[in-house]
Amino acid sequence: MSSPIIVAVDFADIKSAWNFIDRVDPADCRLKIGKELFTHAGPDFIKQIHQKGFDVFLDLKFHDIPNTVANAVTAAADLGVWMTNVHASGGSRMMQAAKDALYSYGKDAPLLIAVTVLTSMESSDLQEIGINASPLEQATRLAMLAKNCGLDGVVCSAKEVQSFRTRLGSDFKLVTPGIRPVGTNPDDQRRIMTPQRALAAGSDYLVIGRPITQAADPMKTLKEILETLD
Ligand SMILES: O=c1ccn([C@@H]2O[C@H](COP(=O)(O)O)[C@@H](O)[C@H]2O)c(=O)[nH]1
Repeated sequence: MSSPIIVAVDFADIKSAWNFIDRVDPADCRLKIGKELFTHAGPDFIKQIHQKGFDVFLDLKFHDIPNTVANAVTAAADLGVWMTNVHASGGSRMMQAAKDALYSYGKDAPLLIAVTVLTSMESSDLQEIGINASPLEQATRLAMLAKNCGLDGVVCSAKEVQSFRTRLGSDFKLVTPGIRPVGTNPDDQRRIMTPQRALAAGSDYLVIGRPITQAADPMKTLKEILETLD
């Protein structure tokens, strides 16, 4: 079985990122490159990570008009990334445009997934922006929209996974950040779950950042989490 862990490589500089990446084995995890590191390091950095044998999830969460998002996911596909994403709250015309843009890549297209409700948000955060639904209700609405647009899956909280698995089927990828091993700091995350419970609930991929990258011994922590998932 390939590893379900995607490490969020969120570092403030390229040297620290390489210090981490150079010590990880591609058999143990995939790597997620987000806004912080991509803005520092750019597309060449992604190419260098590919050369080391890693699958890359380019987590730029595109959220713009359909034409712009379609062109952005095309650029991601040209980089050869394994997975990329958009915000489902950009709506179905935007998601459909992104999906259509990848058609010509055939089996080489990256997996295209949509962010539902950020795992840092709880009900009060949704109310503040005019959404009176609970995180589960709002995430369900957006996940169904993403599925109807032909996307490959969604980013959601592991708390939503059991319900989504039943509604959205076994092939729809459920990618869950907000993963916190027992006793670790939740930081800014609000809808969290342990790695073991998230996997048991039906998550396909567990996105884990600070609990690994900021640990005293990141490699040991990664291995320990993997052992608990066996
Ligand atoms: O809903 C979301 C979507 C994306 N993320 C990203 O995942 C990682 C989580 O990092 P931690 O350090 O484990 O909290 C981070 O890169 C976020 O941008 C998310 O947390 N929630």
